[in-house]
Amino acid sequence: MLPDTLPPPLPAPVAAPAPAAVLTVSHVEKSFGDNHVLRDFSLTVEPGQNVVVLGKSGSGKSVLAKCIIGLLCVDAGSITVLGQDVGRLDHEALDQLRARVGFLFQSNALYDSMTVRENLLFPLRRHWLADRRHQESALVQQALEDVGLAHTAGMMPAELSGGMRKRIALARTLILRPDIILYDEPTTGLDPVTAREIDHLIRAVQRKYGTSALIISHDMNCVRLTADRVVLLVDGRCYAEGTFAELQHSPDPVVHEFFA
Ligand SMILES: Nc1ncnc2c1ncn2[C@@H]1O[C@H](COP(=O)(O)OP(=O)(O)OP(=O)(O)O)[C@@H](O)[C@H]1O
Repeated sequence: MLPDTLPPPLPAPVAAPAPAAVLTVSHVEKSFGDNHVLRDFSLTVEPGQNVVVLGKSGSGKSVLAKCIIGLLCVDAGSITVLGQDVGRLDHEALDQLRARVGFLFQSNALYDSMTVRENLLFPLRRHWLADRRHQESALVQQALEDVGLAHTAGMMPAELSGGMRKRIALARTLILRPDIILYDEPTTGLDPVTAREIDHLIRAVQRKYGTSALIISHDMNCVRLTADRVVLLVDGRCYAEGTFAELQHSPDPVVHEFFA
């Protein structure tokens, strides 16, 4: 028999809050005179996700990357990195934020007069991670092992191949344990075999550290191998987005042109 008074209903299950996006680009505009490079451009990178921005030469990919790290100011819209509005940060706050954002330049930007070890120590010392100073050697070794070049600590950049330099540049980025990495054309200038090695390394870093990434590329193999999501930058806008497979099979001729 049912009791006269029913027990109070159970509270509705509380949905876990969605993890905050690591990077949000929201309705960004950026022009140089009459050259409207970014027009109402938006994208989001979720935690642990690799997003590739695919666009033709001159479409504004590098301008976007520079806006994200605060090297260029947007004309309108906003960019939030790790919860902070880049446009509102003073110089010091921006510097602190950049320590959490790895940036892999196309040029690798290694210091030719320093050994590999010194190159890797440079960002650690620059950002004064005092609590990590006693771990310096271990951190250098770990970063080099992560990129498969444990034996190169004492070498000079001039002694390294293009692919090795790219790996060392990535190791130098990893040593600060960034929450997000921006890769600017990570495979440009590399032979196909080395380029694929770098693609696999990008995935390995994502798996090992759960790092998010924004990858700028027009190397379709790189896009296919590294992207969880692809954003197509056309005429300054996010023209289309989806997985590689979704965009590859898109009937839209503008999208199709990239995959032909
Ligand atoms: N500092 C600047 N001053 C003026 N114009 C600029 C500046 N930086 C970029 N531009 C212009 O912005 C546009 C986009 O350049 P951007 O370098 O972002 O292209 P991209 O997509 O990265 O090209 P690529 O794939 O060839 O590297 C170009 O027309 C470029 O001339």
